[in-house]
Amino acid sequence: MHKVLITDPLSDHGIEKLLQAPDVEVIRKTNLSPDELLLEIESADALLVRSQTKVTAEVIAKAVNLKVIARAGVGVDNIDISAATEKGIIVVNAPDGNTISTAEHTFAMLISLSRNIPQAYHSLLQGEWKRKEYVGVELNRKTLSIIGLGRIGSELAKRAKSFRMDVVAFDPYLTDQRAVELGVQKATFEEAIAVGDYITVHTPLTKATRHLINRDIFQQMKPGVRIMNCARGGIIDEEALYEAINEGIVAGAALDVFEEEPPKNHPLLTLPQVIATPHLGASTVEAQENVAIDVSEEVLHILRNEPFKNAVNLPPIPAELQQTLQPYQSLAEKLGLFVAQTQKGAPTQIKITYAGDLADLDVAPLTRMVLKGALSHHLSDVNYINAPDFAKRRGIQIIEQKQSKSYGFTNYLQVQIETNESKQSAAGTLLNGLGARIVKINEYPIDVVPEGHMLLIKHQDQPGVIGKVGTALGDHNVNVGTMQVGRQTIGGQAIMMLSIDKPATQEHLQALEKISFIQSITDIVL
Ligand SMILES: NC(=O)c1ccc[n+]([C@@H]2O[C@H](COP(=O)([O-])OP(=O)(O)OC[C@H]3O[C@@H](n4cnc5c(N)ncnc54)[C@H](O)[C@@H]3O)[C@@H](O)[C@H]2O)c1
Ligand SMILES: O=C(O)[C@H](O)COP(=O)(O)O
Repeated sequence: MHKVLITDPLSDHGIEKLLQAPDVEVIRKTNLSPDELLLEIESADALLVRSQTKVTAEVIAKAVNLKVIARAGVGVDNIDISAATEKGIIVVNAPDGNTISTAEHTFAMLISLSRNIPQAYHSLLQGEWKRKEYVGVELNRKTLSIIGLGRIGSELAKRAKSFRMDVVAFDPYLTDQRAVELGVQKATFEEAIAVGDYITVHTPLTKATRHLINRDIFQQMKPGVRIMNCARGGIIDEEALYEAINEGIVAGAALDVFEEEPPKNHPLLTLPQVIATPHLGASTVEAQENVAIDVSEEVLHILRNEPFKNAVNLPPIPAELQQTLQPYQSLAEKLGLFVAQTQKGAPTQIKITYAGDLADLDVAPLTRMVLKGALSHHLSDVNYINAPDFAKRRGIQIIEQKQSKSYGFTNYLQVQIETNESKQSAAGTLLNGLGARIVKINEYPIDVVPEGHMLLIKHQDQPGVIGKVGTALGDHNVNVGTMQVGRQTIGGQAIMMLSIDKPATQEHLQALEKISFIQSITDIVL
């Protein structure tokens, strides 16, 4: 039974699939203290959060079974992604479900800011009737500068266009074609800052975007500019915004997010020019259902070892490619594991060669599987997510290469591992309808099903050696399933690959070592 811990409020309807899953136990505990979270996380297989729960390195370190952290929303700045990656925990989010709601909320802020709606309402409730004080400005023909034209920025642009605003946008990934499609003017960051009557930010919060809008940047703005942040607290330097309002550069600001949430005695909230909401961008019935459905499905897929989509700590793989590569994954992992078991010493280089049909594909997911297999022989806790990271931190050089020569196979994958003591390789293929085969070990051609308990014996090609090996194993009641021999020249160096029906013990290995012309024996488990 998988234990799924939910620590922020999620839509009941959205998590129905989780609640009904026979293999899942859902535990809902919101408003946990950091200490309570450390206790609860210990036995959880999955953690579902929104922006409130802080999934720190300490929390991740405490988790024993955790396979996935799912963010029911977009921003993952409350999750320590590198700690999760290092531990091999998948982090997924729900990037699409709240786009419209947040764009609409930003637009509501834009209008409220222009017409002083919150301030006027508040004043009216105080018994006042101040029509002169709350004269606003039109949006028509004003310039809206959007910093970050991703999902939300683009939806906001469409709405602003329908209000006849001129939309200027800066986004490092904005192409000319996309700008034309959206009817926005593509600008540099400096241009967007200089021309906006309204400036709104819709970037993620990263090291690069922290205090993107700072003291210097406020000085470059049009006097009377209005500022909006419905993305993340911290993209705008709050102290600098406070000063810019008091200096008269900024006429008003609308904030849905804060550097510290909830804000405590925040100076900005004392200014009449500032309107604010408590991080409500995604708080609609529709958005909450969407994101909860999305992450529930992702969590179920991950817990059940099925393909999933929105991993934040894995490069995205198109569904079609995922389907094509899926049958090769096990072969890739087994080749990595096989070669790692044939040698001693610390790996310094892992070279993976792809040929035949594989040479035309994006094989990065297979490389991950090779690394997982190769590293898991020596290291516990290596998985598909953290294997490249493990290799990098250990200074192992990874070489991924493609070649046209596939030795007559339609697909061909070779793994070579170099350690400080030796260099060993194995190549494999997927035979149509017959499954995986190891077809080469170092320079020896062979045909072996990579499965179960095996013995790799290096010997000299001499009459009688094969028979003696069979007899020695038989004497110890070890049944040989298959046997394959590979040699380069008659009487020269040769290898024998045997599949055996039970694990080889030290006693078995010692018995084999006594046979003349045998040079080495390695037991392998795949
Ligand atoms: N207030 C809320 O409740 C709420 C709801 C949803 C999302 N958000 C936040 O809104 C933000 C945007 O979400 P999204 O779904 O549109 O994300 P997105 O990934 O679709 O878009 C972000 C865009 O920012 C761009 N970008 C990155 N760095 C930039 C920089 N330095 N300058 C300019 N552009 C830059 C990216 O290229 C990308 O196009 C995120 O911070 C997210 O957490 C807030
Ligand atoms: O990044 C997001 O998706 C939003 O900030 C929503 O956050 P919330 O789930 O805490 O409302």
